[in-house]
Amino acid sequence: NHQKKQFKNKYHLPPFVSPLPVLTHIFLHRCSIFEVAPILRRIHSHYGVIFSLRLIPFSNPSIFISDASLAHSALIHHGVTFSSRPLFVEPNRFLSVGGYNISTAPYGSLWRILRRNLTAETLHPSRIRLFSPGRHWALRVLLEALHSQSDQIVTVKENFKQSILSLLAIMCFGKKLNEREIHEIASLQLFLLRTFTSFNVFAIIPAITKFLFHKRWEEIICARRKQADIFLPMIRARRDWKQSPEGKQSDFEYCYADSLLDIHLPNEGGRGLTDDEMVSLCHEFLSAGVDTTTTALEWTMAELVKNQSLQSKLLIEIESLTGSCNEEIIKEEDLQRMLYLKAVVMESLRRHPPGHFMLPHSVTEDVIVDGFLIPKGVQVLFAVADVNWDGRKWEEPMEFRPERFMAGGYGEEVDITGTREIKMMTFGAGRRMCPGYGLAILHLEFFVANLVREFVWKSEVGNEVDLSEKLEFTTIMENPLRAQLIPRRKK
Ligand code: HEM
Repeated sequence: NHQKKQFKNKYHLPPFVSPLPVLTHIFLHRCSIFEVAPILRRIHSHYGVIFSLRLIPFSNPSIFISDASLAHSALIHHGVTFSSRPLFVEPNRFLSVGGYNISTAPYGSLWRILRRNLTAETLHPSRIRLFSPGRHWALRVLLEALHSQSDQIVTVKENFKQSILSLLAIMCFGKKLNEREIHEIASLQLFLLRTFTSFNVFAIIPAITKFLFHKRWEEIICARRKQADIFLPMIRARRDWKQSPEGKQSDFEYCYADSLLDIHLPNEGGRGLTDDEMVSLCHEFLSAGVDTTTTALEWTMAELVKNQSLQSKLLIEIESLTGSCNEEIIKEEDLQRMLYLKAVVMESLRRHPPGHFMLPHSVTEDVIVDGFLIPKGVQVLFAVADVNWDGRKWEEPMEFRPERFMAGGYGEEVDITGTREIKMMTFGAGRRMCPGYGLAILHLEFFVANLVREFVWKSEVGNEVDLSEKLEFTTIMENPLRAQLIPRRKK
């Protein structure tokens, strides 16, 4: 105890900043702490790359870090200490497994089981390959939808979203969903994501706020019930099919739901997951992957519309590698040789990270970073965009220049996992890093290559692409991409 006291006397918390500007913004816009990035960026430029902010008097402060070396020290050198998540509050507790899912579980055995299940069973390259027919189907549906609008100016985001949701639904439930099912899932997803990221009244004395705001609470319960009504029949169909496949049809031989049916929790007497828990994990699978990938795809295509010379350079690469082949779709194997395509996708992920902050981390014991004390239990927020745009790491960081990823060949210049050095943190770094990054990059490369080979992407005459940002769940284009699509090949 004496040693602990001495330690605390010797080291201090990072400098405190006034919560007033942040609180004012949160109350005026009814938003969450994730949606105040521009204000935090201003604070950073004033107070430096690490500071503390206490939003509620006498509560634990949150600590903000916006520097690559500090993030590396925290997430890699002190990886275990920084790998937990803050305590979970309503309504998210209600919406997840025994209170948790992969992204919200504290660092420990439940998190390990759930995360390993996802990475080893569904996101393993051999499993990702199994879904190739699903990717081709989702792409064909997207191309058909875009062809049918190619005489107009197309606002492409909804088409992208529908396609990526269809694809992740295939991976989740092993089934091609129809348009109505996709729409229903998307609108419930949107509602539940909003409750997660908007100003959260239920975080404050839930027993009282659930009563005071009972209508809103009931809406959340109702949305989850509707989601269960859609997901559970598909999960049960997988259970039946696994138990007796004879004579029954299945679009895909494996899916994420199959792996959930096989999970047993050793610390809870080896029980399997309940229906609610499986619904919650399927919801997480879809919500973690859809908006992020859709946003990244829209930003990438916007940059290619804005920078026609980059689009031509990409097309030359695509044609030189697939030139003689008249196949309808560029296959996954062909993507491996497309170094410029990879550079375009990486540069887009660097310049336009879908999330400007990682999910909140929390520390499991007192730790010193950069001479400051980070006390056990505080919430730590890492500023992704500030790191990705750091002028000390990147020349002219706000320019869109895929060539910066060409030097030395793909993968040598930048270690996307940040293990050696952090230069960008779009997917986080360390133990809690996004487990879906390989899948997300594959989807982006696959869609971008095929979309560029299929159409000339041009901006609307007299309406140049506007790269202004707006914060929703991810940082989206304030003015969604509207493009003129001219088919390159006769159908
Ligand atoms: C461009 C697309 C994506 C981006 C930019 C992205 C980004 C991120 C970030 C920044 C984190 C937080 C890391 C941290 O707190 O340290 C995260 C976590 C996570 N992501 Fe992704 N992600 C993407 C796609 C996906 C996909 C496709 C999936 C799965 C299908 C996925 C599943 C998850 C999960 C389960 C977590 C929680 C990990 C944990 O807490 O252990 N993500 N992602």
